[in-house]
Amino acid sequence: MIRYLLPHQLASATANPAAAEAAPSYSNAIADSFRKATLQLRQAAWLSLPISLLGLLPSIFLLQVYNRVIARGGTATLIAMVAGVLCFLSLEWWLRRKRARTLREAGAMLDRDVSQALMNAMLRHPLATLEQRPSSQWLQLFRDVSSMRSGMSGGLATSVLDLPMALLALIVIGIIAWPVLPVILVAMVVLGVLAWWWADEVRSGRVEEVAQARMLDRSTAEICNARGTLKVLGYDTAAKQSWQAGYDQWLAESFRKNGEMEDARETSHVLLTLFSISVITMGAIAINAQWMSIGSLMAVNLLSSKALGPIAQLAGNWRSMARANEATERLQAVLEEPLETAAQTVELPRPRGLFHLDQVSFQYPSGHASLEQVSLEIGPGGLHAIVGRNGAGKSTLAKLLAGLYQPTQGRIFIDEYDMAQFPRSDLGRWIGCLAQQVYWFSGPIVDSLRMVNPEADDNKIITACHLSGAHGFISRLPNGYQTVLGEGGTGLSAGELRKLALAQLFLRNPSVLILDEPSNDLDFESETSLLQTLKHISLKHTVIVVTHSVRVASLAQHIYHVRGDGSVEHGSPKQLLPELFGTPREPAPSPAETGAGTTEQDNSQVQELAS
Ligand SMILES: Nc1ncnc2c1ncn2[C@@H]1O[C@H](COP(=O)(O)OP(=O)(O)OP(=O)(O)O)[C@@H](O)[C@H]1O
Repeated sequence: MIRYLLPHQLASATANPAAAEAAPSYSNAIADSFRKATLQLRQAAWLSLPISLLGLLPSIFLLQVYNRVIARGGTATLIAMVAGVLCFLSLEWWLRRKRARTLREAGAMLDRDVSQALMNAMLRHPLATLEQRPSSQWLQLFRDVSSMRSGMSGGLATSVLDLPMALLALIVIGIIAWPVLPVILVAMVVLGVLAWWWADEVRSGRVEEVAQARMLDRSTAEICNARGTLKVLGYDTAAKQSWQAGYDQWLAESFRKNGEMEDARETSHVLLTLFSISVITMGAIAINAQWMSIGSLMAVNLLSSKALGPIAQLAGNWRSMARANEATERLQAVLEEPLETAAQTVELPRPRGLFHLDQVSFQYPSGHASLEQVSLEIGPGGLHAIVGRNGAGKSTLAKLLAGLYQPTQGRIFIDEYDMAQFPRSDLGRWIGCLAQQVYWFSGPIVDSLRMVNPEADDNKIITACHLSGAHGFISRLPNGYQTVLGEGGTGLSAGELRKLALAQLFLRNPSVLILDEPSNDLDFESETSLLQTLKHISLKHTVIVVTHSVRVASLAQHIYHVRGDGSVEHGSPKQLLPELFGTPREPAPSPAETGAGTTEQDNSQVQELAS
């Protein structure tokens, strides 16, 4: 964080030149935000000057009370001085509030800009890298923004801005009580050296307690996510033990660090008293030698706290500086990570749905190679099934076709366009996906459905739900489409959630539908109905289904067998199904399954949705 507070020339000299060269769009977000906040920071610094001057007032008042009021019995002077001091105190109060508000504004601006950049960057990260970082880590990054903000607008900023007051107090001490100046200077050096010695976290660039807390957060989040599973398994000992070990480590570190901080605080407290006694002792000697007055000694006592206070406070605020600094570095590193392709000025027009894979290889960031040199054509139109054993790479292929993963080698075309040139948000308008795991946002059902197509009227929503088979159970709910679901769709069964997710997919009316095991969790009747719908949709759209079901696969016109050795075998169901499923080909599907028996109503619903 410190480098962003330096003057621009210095800051740009210390910035990472390699990162600046790569310059993805959010990598400058923090620097830009600090630049925007410079105006407020400058204003706060300017306000600190009169505040520092006014801070000297009580000691000057004390000096005058001793020299003019007590010595000469001037009551009228006292009244005038009290009135004057009250006026200046009101002014100081106003200035302090204004400075605090200015710092708060700077902090809020920084928070808003960096949080927005982080959210945008997260949503623009490629899926493959998103999958590497669990949600608890993203949550911690959003918390880092708050640490950065409090470093900018909290006690740390105020104690830095109060440093000029220490200088002014020194000057005044030099004028009114020079014999005690060496004592104050020694005190400042001692406190400064101790403060730096205690600032080990700033020097090492790592707050160990924060690092432990982050690990603990991660394991707590994982156990919270798996709470249902742990209950089902009835075996939570291992999870509890690993959490307890992390917790103990964090507690030990926190206990140690808090002990160090308490030592620092208590030592500072005792040292301040010791310096005060030294000032009085030195002052008494100077008064006896008639080098200064009693009034000067009283005033210097107050002034010494103004001179030493900001340095002592700075020592207490090292941690928040170290935290803010570390948080900023972490955020900067994430904001510099490569993002998916930026939106094009020319959008992808509605494709016919012809995929062409040219020598495509894909390797996960972990190094696992899933596909190697695969060349294929899929579509346009028709029902296509991707089959293969567990872990063979079916979902990986589906994600590549959806533009969710980028090939590590080779190219994928949709119609004549290389998909690499379009961001997922652009591809997503035409390539709809149903993931293996369905996540449903909390809130009324109808709102979540409309989220994917804000223009969809009630009629379209109901039609999509009819097609997915969701309309039946939604209309039986007491609040129908207005039923409020909990986080992740709590309140509905897995099959019902899948039907809702299918309705969302149909609502977008994409030209390509990629469904990863769509019939999972569906009963026989619902599966039959879904197959009819898909078969019908595939007359005009490209429908690609990842499946383990021989029933689904036997309906497809093309089978793509992901072998698990990096290759993909293409053939008709007649050629591949007996070999793959170890059975003679299923009897010819019933008219209902082929869609030949699709009712007029179903046909018109598909047409209606497409219109
Ligand atoms: N995010 C990831 N990082 C690293 N490896 C991964 C990741 N996701 C999947 N894999 C690995 O890639 C391989 C293919 O995974 P994929 O999900 O495509 O399999 P699948 O054929 O769909 O399996 P299933 O039938 O069990 O769903 C697996 O060996 C898996 O371990």
